[in-house]
Amino acid sequence: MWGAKDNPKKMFHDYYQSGAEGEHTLNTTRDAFNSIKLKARALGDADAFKGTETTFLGHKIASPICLAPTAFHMLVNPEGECATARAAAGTKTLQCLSTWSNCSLEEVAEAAPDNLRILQCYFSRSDEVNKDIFERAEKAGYKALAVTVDTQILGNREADAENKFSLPKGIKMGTIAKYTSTHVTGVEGSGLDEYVRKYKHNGFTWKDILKIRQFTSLPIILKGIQCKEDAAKAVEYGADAIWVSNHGARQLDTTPASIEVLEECVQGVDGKIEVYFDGGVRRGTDVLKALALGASAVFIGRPQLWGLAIDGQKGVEDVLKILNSELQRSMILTDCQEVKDITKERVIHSAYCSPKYLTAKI
Ligand SMILES: Cc1cc2nc3c(=O)[nH]c(=O)nc-3n(C[C@H](O)[C@H](O)[C@H](O)COP(=O)(O)O)c2cc1C
Ligand SMILES: CCCCCCC(=O)C(=O)O
Repeated sequence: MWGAKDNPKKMFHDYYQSGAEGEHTLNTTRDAFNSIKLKARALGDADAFKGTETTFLGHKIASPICLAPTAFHMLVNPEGECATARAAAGTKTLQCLSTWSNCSLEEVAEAAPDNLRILQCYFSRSDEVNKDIFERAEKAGYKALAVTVDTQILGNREADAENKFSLPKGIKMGTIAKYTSTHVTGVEGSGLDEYVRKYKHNGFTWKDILKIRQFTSLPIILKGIQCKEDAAKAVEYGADAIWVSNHGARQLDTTPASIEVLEECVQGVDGKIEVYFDGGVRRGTDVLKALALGASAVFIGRPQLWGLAIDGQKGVEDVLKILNSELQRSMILTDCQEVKDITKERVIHSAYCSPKYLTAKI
């Protein structure tokens, strides 16, 4: 059979696209967004529209649509995460860099020195390595750490196992290259499992969040919160923000779509810290729905990778521009002149749109 071994593009595509196991969560995410309806408002003043500018932990960004951390951008573009960084700078939005990036965090900072950037963190078993990464991030101008909390162990991505995913020779893990290697010895399964075994601290738990506080003065965001209990716990453990995410449906299959748990997570933090969101955002209307349900910024994962694969920096810029122009149009048609006007009243949940409700005598 013609497989990934003979066709690296298939291996890269599958790595980017796949979800965990039966991909039930991945496949139901679009339906979850579409079941939330927007409330159109008549005769809002389109000439009075002010724009999409907003803030992220107090920093100004031109749009609430930001770039999520996605590993290994050099699989589809030789400039890797540096190209993505320039695209974020070109559209004045925020880039969250993966610790598993191919370009190092310093190279990325140099590629777009003035842009707002934060660093996603997977923890090494060595405190010395973790401290070193935090120091490097701070020195290179990263403004916060997004600690991923949904990946205690790697999700079961069957396509990667079948393809025996590994990084091609010559492509390094830029940010963590000095602490680990990308050499894969195993003949079975996905090389990602081996990268994780060599580097990642799977025993990293809530108490370690308190420990990170002692290592860095950067704000700490917990990425991968999916229920109100954990949202409340994040506040209790001193997080500066939470990021509602199911890791692009790549971890535990059959969980709800992230948009379905956003409201309960917002309730869990009780207005004490900011809430960010990702998972299946493909249209400006999705952004508007997430903001209306309580997120203050929204991140895109795969769409940036498709843009990068098609046209490098310009491709990512195009994706961001298209989404932002769709967001603007939906804001105007729901009578929102600026981001702070995007409130819960802009959406109607599907439960209220059901035929039973519509025909009920009130
Ligand atoms: C190819 C790929 C690589 C990813 N790598 C990381 C990563 O290194 N760290 C992390 O916290 N999340 C990672 N994620 C998850 C994204 O940050 C984000 O949560 C998810 O992709 C959002 O869903 P979307 O792709 O539907 O927009 C990755 C996702 C994809 C698709
Ligand atoms: C520690 C797990 C490494 C996962 C590699 C990057 C990633 O998050 C992904 O979803 O793929």
